[in-house]
Amino acid sequence: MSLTGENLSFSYGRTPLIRDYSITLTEGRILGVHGYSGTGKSTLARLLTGYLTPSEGRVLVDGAPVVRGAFHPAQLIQQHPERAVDPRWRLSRVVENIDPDTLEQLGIRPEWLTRRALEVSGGQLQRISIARALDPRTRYLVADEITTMMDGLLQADIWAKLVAAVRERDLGMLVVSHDRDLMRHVCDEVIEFDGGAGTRR
Ligand SMILES: Nc1ncnc2c1ncn2[C@@H]1O[C@H](COP(=O)(O)OP(=O)(O)OP(=O)(O)O)[C@@H](O)[C@H]1O
Repeated sequence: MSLTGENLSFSYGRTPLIRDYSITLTEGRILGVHGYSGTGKSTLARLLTGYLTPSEGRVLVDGAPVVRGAFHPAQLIQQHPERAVDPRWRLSRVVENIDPDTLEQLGIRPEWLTRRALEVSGGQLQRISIARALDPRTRYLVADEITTMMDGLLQADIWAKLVAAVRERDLGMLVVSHDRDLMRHVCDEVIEFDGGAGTRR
C-alpha cells in the first residue's frame, strides 16, 4: 500500500519547477523531504494531496488514481492552519467527523470547539487541523512545515502526539521541513528534494 507520485511535472509559469519527479511513500512509514527554499516542496505536497494537478505524470493511491470529488486518502496539513479552516465555522463543525478519542489524543480541549478559528491560538488551531486530517478514511498524511511558527516545547508536544496517532493507525506520513534535527527525530528516512531531473533555478 503506497502513495506514489509518478513522473510528476509542474510549473506555475513557463519555467518548470518540478520535472519528471517520482516519489513513493509506503503505509506505516514516515518519510522526510528536505530541500532548499523555493525548490518546490510545498508544490509537491499539494500535488500529492490533490490541491494541484500535475502537467505530466500522475498520483496513485494504493496503485489507483484518486476519484475526482471523492475524499482524498492523502490529507495535507499546512503551515498556516488559519488558511485551511473557514473563519466563520465553529471548530466543532471543522472536526465533526473526527472521533472524540482522536481529539483527546491531540490534547484538544472541548471548550475550544465552541470557538471559531480566530478565537484560538495558532498552536490550538494547528491541533484542530491535524485532527481534521485524521479522518477515519485517511491513509496518508502530508505535513508541510506544520510547526515552523511554534516554539520548541510546543513543536515537540505536537510532533509527539501526531507521530503517536500516525503509528497507532499505521498511516504513511510525508514530512516537509527545513529542520534537519526534527526530521532525524521523527522520520524513518529523509530524502533530499531537488525538483527532479533537469530543473534549473
Ligand atoms: N501559486 C503560485 N503561483 C506562482 N508561483 C508560485 C506559487 N506558489 C509557489 N510559487 C513559486 O514556486 C516556487 C516553489 O514554491 P514552493 O512553495 O513549492 O517551494 P518550497 O520548496 O516549499 O519553498 P520554502 O521551503 O521556501 O517553503 C517558488 O519560486 C514560489 O515563488
